[in-house]
Amino acid sequence: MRNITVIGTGYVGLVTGVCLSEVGHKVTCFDCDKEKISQLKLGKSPIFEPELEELISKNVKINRLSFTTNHSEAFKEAEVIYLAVGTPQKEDGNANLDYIFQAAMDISNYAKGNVIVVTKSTVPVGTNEIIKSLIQADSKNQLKVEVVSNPEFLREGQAIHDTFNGDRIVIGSSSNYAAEVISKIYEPFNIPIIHTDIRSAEMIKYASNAFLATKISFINEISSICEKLGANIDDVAHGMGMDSRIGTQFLRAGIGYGGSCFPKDTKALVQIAGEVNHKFELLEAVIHINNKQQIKLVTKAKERCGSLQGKKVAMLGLAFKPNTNDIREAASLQIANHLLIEGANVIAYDPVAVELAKKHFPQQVKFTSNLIEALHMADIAFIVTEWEDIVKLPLKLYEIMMKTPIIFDGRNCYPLREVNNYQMEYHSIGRSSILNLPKEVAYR
Ligand SMILES: NC(=O)C1=CN([C@@H]2O[C@H](COP(=O)(O)OP(=O)(O)OC[C@H]3O[C@@H](n4cnc5c(N)ncnc54)[C@H](O)[C@@H]3O)[C@@H](O)[C@H]2O)C=CC1
Ligand SMILES: O=C(O)[C@H]1O[C@H](OP(=O)(O)OP(=O)(O)OC[C@H]2O[C@@H](n3ccc(=O)[nH]c3=O)[C@H](O)[C@@H]2O)[C@H](O)[C@@H](O)[C@@H]1O
Repeated sequence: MRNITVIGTGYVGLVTGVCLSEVGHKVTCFDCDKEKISQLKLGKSPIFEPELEELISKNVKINRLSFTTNHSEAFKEAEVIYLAVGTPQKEDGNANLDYIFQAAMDISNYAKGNVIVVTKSTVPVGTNEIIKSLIQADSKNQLKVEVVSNPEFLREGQAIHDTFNGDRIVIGSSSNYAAEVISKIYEPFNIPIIHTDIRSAEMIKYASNAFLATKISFINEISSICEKLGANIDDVAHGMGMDSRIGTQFLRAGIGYGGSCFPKDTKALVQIAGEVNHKFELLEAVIHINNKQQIKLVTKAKERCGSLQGKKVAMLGLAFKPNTNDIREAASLQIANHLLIEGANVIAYDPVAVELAKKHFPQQVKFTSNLIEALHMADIAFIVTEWEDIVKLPLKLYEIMMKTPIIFDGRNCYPLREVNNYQMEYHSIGRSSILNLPKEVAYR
């Protein structure tokens, strides 16, 4: 059992802290956001994540997990300190390391004795070395510090599951002692551990996210070609994925990748490469393709309808993927902005992300947590997030509720043979359109 402090209670910090306490370590989660910490003290999670609140309550009750905004309390007994603060994108595409450096200064000022600092945040290659020298240079307490790069691979919406069932744990360190301590901490997870030098561990994270993003942009390009040639992307992806060298995952064509990581990490890797005079042309193309793909539904709707002026568009889904309320870099924001430019009236539905979205979307967008209300008398429906209630919505309801059931499905939620039984017009990604609207309701 180790005394562990986690800095940052976003997705990564909170899930890491909770899971480490669940396997028996004593964990203090520290955040400078007072509101977040007071919510957490009441057992309320600031993020929507299955199983998380139950695990928080359980481990707080047995005194293995606590939350604080107080520096002295956070660091006084820490043997191992996890850094899990945000590394958002700067305007030029580089990762913003201000939070990392602030946290390093806090460690330097408040930690005592010997500590191992484990970086979970995604940081450019070389950053852990800077963290170490920053902490040591400023320490008043003659701290002896070792650093470990331990990148995080969890997915939002299944973060607890991923933490206990990851494919690998990467431990990058130049200290055998530190690497051993951290390996021991992870022993109860029973996940394969790989040991590398620090720089390789930092690169594994960026390369993994960039590769997954590349798979998505690749399949999206194939889907555009399928549409023109009359092939079906679902069958094509299935047939490709059965080759174990290719693999079935991340071959779902759609409206591109969003979220707090792929967009920022791909741009950061282009910058990292640029700094050593390597133009990462492949990744630049991946990013460019994704930008086009995010507004693909608007492009299709304009091609189909001409003007969208004054049309009621029901946008189904705001979150960047199901099972999360995260709207960071979600395609929904791009889509809403473009629809407003075209003069459409937008009503957006999401089961959990509406409150957050209200703070970030243009004022003209109307919101509802009621799917049927969104569809009522709509001229067009856009399917943006494949939430279960959307996937399971009886297709008949589009027919009944909409003024003209014209659907642009960005997530291929419905099998074409099923859609074919209804009087609707249905355009999806990488598949033939179904044009079953009766003449009298056909959109002009
Ligand atoms: N969100 C995800 O699914 C994943 C994120 N990552 C990486 O993990 C890192 C964290 O990501 P998120 O958890 O999404 O971040 P986030 O931005 O949601 O949360 C970061 C938290 O750190 C706190 N914070 C910032 N500076 C602080 C300081 N000096 N002292 C104490 N608290 C401080 C903030 O108040 C905030 O609560 C990023 O580098 C990200 O790229 C990696 C894998 C998955
Ligand atoms: O670094 C990170 O933050 C994390 O980024 C992603 O996780 P996450 O962003 O939570 O979500 P994913 O499930 O990977 O989906 C990302 C985006 O890609 C899209 N996607 C995913 C898969 C696919 O086949 N097609 C597709 O369009 C999703 O709709 C979503 O918008 C990675 O999967 C995690 O391994 C990584 O830890």
